[in-house]
Formats: sequence, structure tokens, C-alpha cells
Amino acid sequence: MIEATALTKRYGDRTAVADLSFTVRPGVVTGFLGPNGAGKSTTMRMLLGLDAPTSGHATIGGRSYADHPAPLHEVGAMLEARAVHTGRTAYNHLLALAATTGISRRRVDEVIGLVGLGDVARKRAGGFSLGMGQRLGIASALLGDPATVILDEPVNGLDPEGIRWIRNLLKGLAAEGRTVFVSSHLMSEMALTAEQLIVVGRGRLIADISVEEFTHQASTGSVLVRTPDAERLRAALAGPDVTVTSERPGELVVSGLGSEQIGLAAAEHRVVLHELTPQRASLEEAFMELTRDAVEYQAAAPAATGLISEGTAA
Ligand SMILES: Nc1ncnc2c1ncn2[C@@H]1O[C@H](COP(=O)(O)OP(=O)(O)OP(=O)(O)O)[C@@H](O)[C@H]1O
Repeated sequence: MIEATALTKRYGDRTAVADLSFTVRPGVVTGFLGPNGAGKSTTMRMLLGLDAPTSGHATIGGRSYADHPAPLHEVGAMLEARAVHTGRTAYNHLLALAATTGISRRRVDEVIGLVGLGDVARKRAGGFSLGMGQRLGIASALLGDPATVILDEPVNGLDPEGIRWIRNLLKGLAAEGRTVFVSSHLMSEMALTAEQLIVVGRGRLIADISVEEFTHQASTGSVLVRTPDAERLRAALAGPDVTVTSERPGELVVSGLGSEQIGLAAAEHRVVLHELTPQRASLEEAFMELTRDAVEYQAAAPAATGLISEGTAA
């Protein structure tokens, strides 16, 4: 369990983190989301005792990081994936880390297997690709078999295979009952990985919300219907609070009725349906909307296009 209470960090007259309070529970992956410069890295550094808060405090497993007698067993973290001595092999890097904290050689072998670095463990880490560097960073974080795992932007720069690997690893760690806290600026990625979201902007808490609820809120409430009998269905659906629009032949967008009601009406009138899809804004668009006022440097971008269907969202 991670608990942040009124965490605040100022650098001169710049406030990086402002009065930030949240709880990260064990057993689920919690995403820490926010646009660039929102204060995610600063918050993570404060959780790990690498930066002192201007005010407020944070605990991991009930104590501040510095108060844990064996912190590597309590918390594993990856803040900068490439902070590795480049001349050493991956194996020796992990072995050196293990030796300073009383962790066995067997555990080094175990984490190498866990992160899939078996084939390259005897190679110098300096020659590693970004993906291998991330895996080594995660191996270091997991070395002490920690109850809490904190990773800053672990999917940055990874290919789809690497992203899927990290996603499954994080879910597995959470399923083992660990506390997993992972930052990202990509809502769509977090929607696939996390169950709970803590969203920040300009150092402040914007939302503490489940992915399910966030997805629900992104719903526009309209339903796309494809049918070869559009005009008959349109007549069957007509009602005081119902709006039906059509941009293409054979396609209707219905507001004011749920997909169950539309399906039922179609069945009653023996209208064949080819598609019945609740519409929602893409999660990335919903996220941009949520954090719009908090984006540090707003680019002049074309207006968001609005709706896309559930199947293609994110
Ligand atoms: N050492 C520092 N000195 C001065 N300002 C800092 C320092 N570290 C961070 N900041 C500022 O604090 C704010 C938050 O930065 P932080 O790196 O925590 O954000 P972030 O959400 O992790 O963003 P990113 O995704 O871009 O890393 C930014 O405005 C940043 O410029």
C-alpha cells in the first residue's frame, strides 16, 4: 500500500507537486497518468525518498521509504531504465546489486529468467537495445522480491511485443497481491494495463477513478446501428426523447435509447440488424478533455474528431 498525504514539492517559485493525496492499493495495477511535466516523476522520487517533499509525506507499507530496514524487499523501483553501468554484463550488474543487499545468486538467476534476459545476461549492458535495458531495469526492481513495485514510464520507446510483455508482467505482479504503481502519459495503454487510475495535471490531483468508470464516462450515450431496413427502423424508434441521425445509407446513430431497447424494437418489427454498437469518445480524447486545462505547453492541434466505435477505441 502506498499512501501520499498532501505531498507538495516546490523548486524555487515553481510548484511541481501541489497538495497531492492518494492511496495505491495492493492487488491491482494502478496507473499514474498525466501530461508531460504534470509532476509524476517528482512524486515517484518523493515516494522513494530521493527527493524531500517541501511539505506533506508519503509512506509505503506504512513507513516512509527511509524507515524500512530492508527497502529492496519492500519496494522495487525503476525510474531511469538506462541507469546501468555500461561496462558490466547484465548478470554482473544484478549480482553486484544483490551482493550489496544480501540477496542470493539464485534470485539473480530467477529474475533474469523472469524478465527474459537469459540469452543476453552475459553480454555488456552498454550494448543493450532500449527494450533489453527496460527488462534489466525491471529485473533490478524485482530483485528483492518486493511487495511494492514502482515504475516510471516503463513502456516508453518499446515495440508492441515489449509493451505486451510489460503489461502481462504488471498484471501478474498485482495478481500475486503486490502493490503496482506505474506512470504513463498514454491513457490508451493504461486502459489495457491498469484497473485504477490516478490522474494528475500541473502537480494536482485531477481524478482518482477506476478504468471501468473512466471508460463509462467516456461514453457518448449514442448507438450506431447498421441495417438494410433503416427507414423502417427509424420509424419504429421514433419517440419524444429519441434522436436518430444518418450520415450514410443503411446507418443510423440513435440517441435516447440503449442498445437493448433498439435491439428489442428491431426484433418486434422484424428488422434485420448488421451492427449495434454503443459509441464512445476514444479514451485518449476523454483523457485529453480531462487534463486539457493542465497541459503545460498546448500545441495548436486540430479539433478532436469526436466519436469512434467501441471496437476501435484506444
Ligand atoms: N530538479 C528540478 N528543478 C526544477 N524544476 C523541476 C525539477 N524537477 C522537475 N521540475 C519541474 O517540475 C514539473 C514536474 O516535473 P516531472 O518531471 O515530475 O513531471 P512528469 O509528470 O514526470 O513529466 P514527464 O512525463 O515529462 O517526465 C515540471 O514543470 C518540471 O520542469
